[in-house]
Amino acid sequence: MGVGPSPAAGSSSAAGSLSGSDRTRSGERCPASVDRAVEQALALVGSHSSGAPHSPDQPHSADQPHSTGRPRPADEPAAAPRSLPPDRDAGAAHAHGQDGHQQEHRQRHSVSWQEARALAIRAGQAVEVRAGRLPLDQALGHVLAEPLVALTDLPSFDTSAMDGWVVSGPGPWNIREVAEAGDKKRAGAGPSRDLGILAGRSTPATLPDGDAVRIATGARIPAEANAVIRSEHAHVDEAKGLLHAKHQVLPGQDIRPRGQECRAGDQLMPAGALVTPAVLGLAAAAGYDALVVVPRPRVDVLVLGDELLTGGLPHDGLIRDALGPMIGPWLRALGAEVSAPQRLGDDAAALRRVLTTSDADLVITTGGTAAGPVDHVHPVLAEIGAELLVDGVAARPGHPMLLARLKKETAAAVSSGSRGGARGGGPYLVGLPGNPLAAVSGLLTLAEPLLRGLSGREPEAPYRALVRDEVHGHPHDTRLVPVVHRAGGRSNGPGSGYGGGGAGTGSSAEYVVPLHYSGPAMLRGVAAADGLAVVPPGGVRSGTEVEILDLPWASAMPWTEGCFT
Ligand SMILES: Nc1nc2c(c(=O)[nH]1)N[C@H]1C(S)=C(S)[C@@H](COP(=O)(O)OP(=O)(O)OC[C@H]3O[C@@H](n4cnc5c(N)ncnc54)[C@H](O)[C@@H]3O)O[C@H]1N2
Ligand code: MOO
Repeated sequence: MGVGPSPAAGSSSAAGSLSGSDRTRSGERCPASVDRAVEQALALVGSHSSGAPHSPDQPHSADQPHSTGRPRPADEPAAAPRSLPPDRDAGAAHAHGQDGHQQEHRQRHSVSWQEARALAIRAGQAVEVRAGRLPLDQALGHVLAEPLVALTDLPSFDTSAMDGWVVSGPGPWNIREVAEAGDKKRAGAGPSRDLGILAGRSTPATLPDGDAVRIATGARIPAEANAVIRSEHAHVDEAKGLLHAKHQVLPGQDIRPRGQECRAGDQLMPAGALVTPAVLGLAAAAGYDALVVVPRPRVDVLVLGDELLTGGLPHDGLIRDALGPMIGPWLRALGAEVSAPQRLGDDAAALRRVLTTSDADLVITTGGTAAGPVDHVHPVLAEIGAELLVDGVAARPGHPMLLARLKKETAAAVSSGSRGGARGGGPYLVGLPGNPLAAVSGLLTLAEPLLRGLSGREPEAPYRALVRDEVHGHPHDTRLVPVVHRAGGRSNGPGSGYGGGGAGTGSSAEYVVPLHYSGPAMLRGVAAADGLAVVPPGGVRSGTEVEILDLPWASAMPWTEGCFT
């Protein structure tokens, strides 16, 4: 796991506050390293101020909001922050017109988090998707362009659900052997052993009343037969050649009738569904050799910054590139086809060259979105005539994130007549801020909904959960806070102070707990999280329902069940 606890940061009271037991509710032991990582990151925000160790991301980090102790009514002016950190002050000053061009961006363009999502959704949907036929073994991870309609009844014939005997009429039954002329495999089995009716083999046309024949699971049921008796429920009287049932035999028992799962023509999956391994299996069962799919959007990832190392320990002011290893796999988990990250340093010419030659559907940049001396994203976009669709979002972390559409003419693929970026238009560009958690915020706010649209999927239906603890808010911006899900009803779960909803009464409603280490430059909190809570300006009280952005792998984490729930 490599997420070892730092003894100094061992936030013991926070961990203790949650882990009355180091066992999960189901009694399963979580892997110890996971326990430690989660428990150290898992800490209350606000409600442990007395006696709790100094919060690891408070007050040093830029995104730590000021605490009003209660949500601020919309019409109440933001109180002077109690412990506004210096760089927050700086950001606020920019937004209020004391600096050069960055503050202009903030004033002219910044949109709310909700608007930013809506714009990203619309941008993704504006692109005409191109469908193509792919063989089943290449269709995984793409999106169905057409509904999956059954090409056959399933099962396509009446079939035995068990190994045993197929019988006709009331028992006891005369045991009949099945002879299959010309069947080499059957012949090889030797004359002394009757294998009966096997799956995939010929079946007697009918089964006369009073007869029983051995049958295997998946074999076709002869006409006139009315039940299958499992071998363990049958008694064979060898001497008399009779079969007896040990239990009452019900008509149709252990027979899967033709069409039980679907009839030919039934819709099995809608267009827009992701082709998962299960969908591949279903498609094969239903008669498909190939699927008509919207191909995965192709994404180029450009990592900007001269200070970034790709290996070893940080030294001399240089740091490890945390985004190169993270963004590609994250985008793949969101259904994109991603090229290896290109590390461009702080080189405006290189950035311009790549942006004008990419034939991807989406280009993601990391870093360089702000107004520092080597932050080249805005100037280069202006130079190449890109259209800024979102230029700054009232969100923390990640407020400098941006969404742009590159000019069609600038995309080499279009001029060369190939498929072209963004399916016929210029590629989209999502500019992620360089601070790692701010980049995650931009990824989930802009890239995720955009990619869904580009791959022909509907926007994800918003999902909400109760927050267990009060979460401080930013005065004006939406906060995205790493959280972990917990099932209600724990002894150390929501208590009497829990504000609303059934979860406070000890019911089993799910709730989320905000995590520490959620400063904009930190990944420790999100690494232990399974979602990001969308905290409105002003914050929320304990027990409030908030929107949750699920992390794409949350449900696939092997330790999720039992450890996080
Ligand atoms: N005068 C102002 N300065 C800044 C503001 C502001 O409002 N006014 N906003 C701050 C916020 S908030 C963010 S977020 C960052 C965004 O900056 P950039 O997108 O230009 O990113 P950089 O300056 O290139 O880097 C910021 C920070 O992140 C580190 N970084 C960059 N790339 C990586 C990487 N691949 N892996 C790990 N860490 C990375 C970089 O070294 C910096 O420490 O701007 C603030 N400034
Ligand atoms: O608040 Mo920034 O946008 O650190 O991430």
